[in-house]
Amino acid sequence: MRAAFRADDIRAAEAPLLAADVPLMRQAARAVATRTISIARDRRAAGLNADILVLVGGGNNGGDGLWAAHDLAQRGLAPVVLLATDHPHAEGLAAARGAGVQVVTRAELGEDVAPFASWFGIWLDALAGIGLSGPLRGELGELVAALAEVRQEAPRHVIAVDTPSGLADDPAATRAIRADETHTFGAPKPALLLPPACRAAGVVLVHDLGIPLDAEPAVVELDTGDISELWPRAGHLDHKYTRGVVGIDAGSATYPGAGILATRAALAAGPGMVRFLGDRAIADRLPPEVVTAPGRIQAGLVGSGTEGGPDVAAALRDFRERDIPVVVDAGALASRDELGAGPGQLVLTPHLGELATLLDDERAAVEADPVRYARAAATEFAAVVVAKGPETVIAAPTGPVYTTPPGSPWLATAGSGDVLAGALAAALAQFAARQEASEATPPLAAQAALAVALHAHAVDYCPSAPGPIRASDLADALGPALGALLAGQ
Ligand SMILES: NC(=O)C1=CN([C@@H]2O[C@H](COP(=O)(O)OP(=O)(O)OC[C@H]3O[C@@H](n4cnc5c(N)ncnc54)[C@H](OP(=O)(O)O)[C@@H]3O)[C@@H](O)[C@H]2O)[C@@H](O)CC1
Ligand SMILES: Nc1ncnc2c1ncn2[C@@H]1O[C@H](COP(=O)(O)OP(=O)(O)O)[C@@H](O)[C@H]1O
Ligand SMILES: [K+]
Repeated sequence: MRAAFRADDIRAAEAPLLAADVPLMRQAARAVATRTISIARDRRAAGLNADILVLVGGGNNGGDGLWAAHDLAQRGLAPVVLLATDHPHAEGLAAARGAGVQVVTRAELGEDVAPFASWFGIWLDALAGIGLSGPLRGELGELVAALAEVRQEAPRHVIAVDTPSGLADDPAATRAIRADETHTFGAPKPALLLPPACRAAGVVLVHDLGIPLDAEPAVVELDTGDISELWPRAGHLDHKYTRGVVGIDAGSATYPGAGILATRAALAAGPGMVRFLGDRAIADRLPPEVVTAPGRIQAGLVGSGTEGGPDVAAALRDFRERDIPVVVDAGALASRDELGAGPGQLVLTPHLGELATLLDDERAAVEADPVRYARAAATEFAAVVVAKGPETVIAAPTGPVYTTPPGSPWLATAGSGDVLAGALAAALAQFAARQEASEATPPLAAQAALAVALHAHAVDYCPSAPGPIRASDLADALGPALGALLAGQ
């Protein structure tokens, strides 16, 4: 699990340490310098340009860069500082100069700044960090835009100091120099874990520097370790009804496969029973352990492989009236009258196009800021929203936004969403059963995130991995993937 905190919360948490003269900047700079030395060594060994340019702005982020340049010079390297401010961190600048670091100013370079920067094979981006006030503006904005272009031209290694400059709280901010790795201090910032900004951060490495963070996280990223820890396990005294019963009404004459895939996925993801309550013709094609008789269920799935309509709306109404968690997928998202406040907890699973339709907006706008739209839909429909895309974000009306490490792009295959829907319903049924047994369970959004993480992890267990996968293999792979995680592998 990784938790991201807003800049203000990180600032508040570091304040007492700074007041006690804990040398956070020196520690941060050392971490960056140590990593830079190893990158430079590797690039040199590979015959690549290993000259180091440190991009330095006016605040403490620039201070980190200057101290890192100092540390690098002391370790025998020859970094060059590009000073993009007229009010640099004075102590850091004196230290860098004292260690013999060459300093070039933005003003000296004038129009030549881009060609100058292109000489260097390694960039440390210390222009701005969590002191950012709104979107990048003015000269710093122009510099970042120019360097972002240069960065694309030739292979070079970019290390972002704390954040790629220009990214902090807002995941929709995208003007930044794309980093290969971001060394972030205290804790990740929201934009480092959320799309689309996270695509500019590269690998995010956290140096906590002993900063205690007890604010509510803005973002929680759940991974396979959390599945191992939190996914319900069958206990000695369990029987099938205490392990969770899933009800599925999915698939249609046009898309029967979706009902089959969702059901197979639900079977593989660990519940005590799966009831298929949809189209009889689909029921005949399901594995023998699927129960087609009506009866009690602890979570439902409706809509995968349907185009909506009165029957789907009726199925959604029926599931809701049971006052259980209900996964609302594909065609069921069009049943507007059945969404919103009412009995049962809804988990909506739109891809970004469906999310745009739900909110009467353009797909491009949603792609540019999926988190905001997921939260807006969660609020409007009083639901958990699983906004599916290259990175999936999960939002409830309040509380942290959940996400998972990005999944394999091979997940972008027809039927993959149906598999996720089945896994989600299975997860919700198992957690609901645990709740009935008075056990503590994670919030609904976290339960959903665990299913999203399992779905992505199961790719590795498909017979064709690491190549392209088929959704039916993915559905069956959920079982072995989950089994290995529960066994601690
Ligand atoms: N937290 C921790 O654990 C630790 C924190 N530490 C470090 O401190 C950093 C925070 O430092 P900070 O508060 O001094 O601000 P910072 O990020 O350097 O930004 C200020 C610069 O950005 C500029 N600027 C701002 N907004 C702008 C805009 N919209 N558009 C354009 N420019 C804008 C602003 O310009 P100015 O207003 O000065 O003209 C100034 O140059 C933090 O990220 C981390 O690296 C570590 O040392 C130790 C551990
Ligand atoms: N580029 C990608 N990288 C990783 N995961 C992806 C990518 N594109 C789509 N996915 C995932 O694949 C699934 C596709 O679901 P969906 O769009 O409903 O497809 P379908 O309706 O064909 O089943 C979602 O879980 C989504 O997050
Ligand atoms: K930075």
